[in-house]
Amino acid sequence: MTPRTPRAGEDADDLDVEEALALVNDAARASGDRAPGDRTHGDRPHGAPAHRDGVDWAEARTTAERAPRLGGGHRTGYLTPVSVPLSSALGLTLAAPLIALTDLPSFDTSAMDGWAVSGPGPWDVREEGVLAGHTAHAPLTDGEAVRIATGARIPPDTTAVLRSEHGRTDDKGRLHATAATRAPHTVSHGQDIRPRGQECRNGDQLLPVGTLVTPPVLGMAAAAGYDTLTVVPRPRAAVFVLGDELLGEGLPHDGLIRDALGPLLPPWLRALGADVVDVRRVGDDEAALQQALTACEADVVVTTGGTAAGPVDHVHPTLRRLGAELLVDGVAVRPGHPMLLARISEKQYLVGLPGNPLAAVSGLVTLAEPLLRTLAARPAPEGYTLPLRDAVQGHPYDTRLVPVALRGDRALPLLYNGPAMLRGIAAADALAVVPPGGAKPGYEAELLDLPWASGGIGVCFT
Ligand SMILES: Nc1nc2c(c(=O)[nH]1)N[C@H]1C(S)=C(S)[C@@H](COP(=O)(O)OP(=O)(O)OC[C@H]3O[C@@H](n4cnc5c(N)ncnc54)[C@H](O)[C@@H]3O)O[C@H]1N2
Ligand code: MOO
Repeated sequence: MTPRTPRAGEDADDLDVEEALALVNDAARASGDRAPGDRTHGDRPHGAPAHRDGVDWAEARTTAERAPRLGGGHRTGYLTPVSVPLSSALGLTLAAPLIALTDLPSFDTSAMDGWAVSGPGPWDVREEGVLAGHTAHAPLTDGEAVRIATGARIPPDTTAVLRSEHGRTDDKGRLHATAATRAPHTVSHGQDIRPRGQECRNGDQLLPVGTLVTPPVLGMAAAAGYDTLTVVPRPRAAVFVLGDELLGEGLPHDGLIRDALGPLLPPWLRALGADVVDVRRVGDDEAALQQALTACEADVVVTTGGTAAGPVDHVHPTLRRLGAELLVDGVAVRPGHPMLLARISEKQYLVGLPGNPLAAVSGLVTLAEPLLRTLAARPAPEGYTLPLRDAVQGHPYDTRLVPVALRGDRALPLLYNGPAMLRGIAAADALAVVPPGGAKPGYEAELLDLPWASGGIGVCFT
């Protein structure tokens, strides 16, 4: 494709993104948000009832968020805290407050390279200087100075630090305080000394329980004397991809199609804070599913497919056989309405995602995200809204989740948003929550950010 010339205000670097967007946002704009081959939104799918089926979308999210607190094995809702080395704590949540194990700084320290001086100048300069990391030096006597480095321990009886650019030694080796203009420079008492305990005292609370461990938190913890941190561990997740029609590689053939969810779900779950411990294909075989579930030790099992009422839809009967408690069984959201959430045991949940790929994404953000957030004691993302650039057709009774690209202060609904399609979401920054009945241009839609949209998978801290 020939790159087009950037428009005013458009960065040439943005071109690839803009072209990717054009691919999912071009034709038929005038005819609404229907993409070629997509079902008309608002039309009833075959067999779907003419009323809302399933709980309200917001209520389903709340149920998933609260499930571990109400009736799970964890009174707090989150998993049992563990102690991990600092190098393993990034992205986890503090389960104990960070209490300073030392004063910071832990000794009086020089804030600048220069001289530690005692009393008014000029000063006699000691031969041997003081570097950071060295042990205690002999006290200074009045009228004495010693070369000192930033971060070095201040010798006793130092009254100030004179910066190197503010001092000059004469031909007799005596140190004078002078400004850049060579005019005398005043040295005030305590200048450029960081006194012990300036930032905190041993025992001060530095950060509360519930703080997300970010890179600066790791640095703070190390500075304050920690080698390990008490954190809520990542929930362990297993992914069971159901369906005999799925291929792991190559081109679709003979009615078989590529498994899109095996590659999509594990990194997305990791971005949501899970530790993905198992990803496996389980055929359309009820006994195999039951066996896999019984043997699984993950905190959350995510299944794909088999949620509807087809001849090989095994998730419901298997859950019944296991005596699981269905917490959410169908949600009034499109796509993805057959999604479900079950408690298999006190400490194990199952999120049943529909097999249609965008419907599975819908189940992931509706049920898996809030459940994992509570288990990991992660803070809820700040909600926000943006006006939609274009109208979006609504479902008569259900909420719709529609992939959008964020452009300036508006959200641009993307085409190819049918339940079986990934083309729209693959170019999206967020999902817009469209209420039953649809939305007009300018409607302030609630947006669910995709976990990597703010800076890339690698910076999701997970
Ligand atoms: N009689 C009804 N039929 C259906 C209803 C309904 O209400 N009544 N709902 C439809 C909706 S909506 C959805 S969504 C699907 C959900 O079906 P299942 O969760 O049972 O999923 P499957 O039947 O196994 O698969 C549906 C579809 O998705 C494809 N698929 C499955 N897994 C994958 C994968 N890993 N990668 C790519 N594609 C996958 C599968 O081949 C099917 O085409 O039910 C509707 N039916
Ligand atoms: O529309 Mo279904 O809800 O394809 O997921």
